[in-house]
Amino acid sequence: MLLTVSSLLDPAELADVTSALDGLEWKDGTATAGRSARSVKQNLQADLRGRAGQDLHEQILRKLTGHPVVQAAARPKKFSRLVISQTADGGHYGNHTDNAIMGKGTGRLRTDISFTLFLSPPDSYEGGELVVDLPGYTQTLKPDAGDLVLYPSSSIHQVAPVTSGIRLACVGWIESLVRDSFQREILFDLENLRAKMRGQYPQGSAELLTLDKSIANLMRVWAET
Ligand SMILES: O=C(O)CCC(=O)C(=O)O
Ligand SMILES: [Fe+2]
Repeated sequence: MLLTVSSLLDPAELADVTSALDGLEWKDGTATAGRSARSVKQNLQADLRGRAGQDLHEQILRKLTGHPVVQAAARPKKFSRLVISQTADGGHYGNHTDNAIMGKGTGRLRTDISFTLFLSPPDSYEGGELVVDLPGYTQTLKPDAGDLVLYPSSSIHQVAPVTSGIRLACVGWIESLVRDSFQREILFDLENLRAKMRGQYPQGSAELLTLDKSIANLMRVWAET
């Protein structure tokens, strides 16, 4: 499933994040690429190890984990460390696949869902589209600043060359409680149905209770905790 979550960050939060980025150091992005991705990756990444970087990391992660659509669509079990990238001057990230396993120790995770939080207004840079190959079609994405795109980590994808301006983005990966994307989609549909029904049926109605029961029981069958 490919999904855009509009305005994960509102304009004030976005301004906060971009001004925090001004104070950080940037390093060559090839250091964090897997073996085959290294030859096609050309960007800079913010060093998030200092106090300000850690605070920023925490702030964005809180927005991600607290968002009901992210929860319903991804059913996250673990989030990777976030990466904040800056791409300019023809920089790009050519076609690649993300590593299946990332992180170390308790931070180790299987990548089921990849995400990009776009931090630059789309008219402030040329190129820089996220291009995702999905079975049977290719999706090209360049949403508003503050929007989040979730897409399958199993896909081949790329960031097109940025031919003018600067593209800032925050990217990361999710291990889902529900490994199978088809099962996740069923749960997402039911969750959306539940949200709609809450507006139409009284709390405690047999209809809502049955749906609650079905969602909970599907999680019991499908979730790996
Ligand atoms: O910047 C993006 O939109 C995606 C970056 C990417 O594919 C990656 O870091 O693996
Ligand atoms: Fe990637």
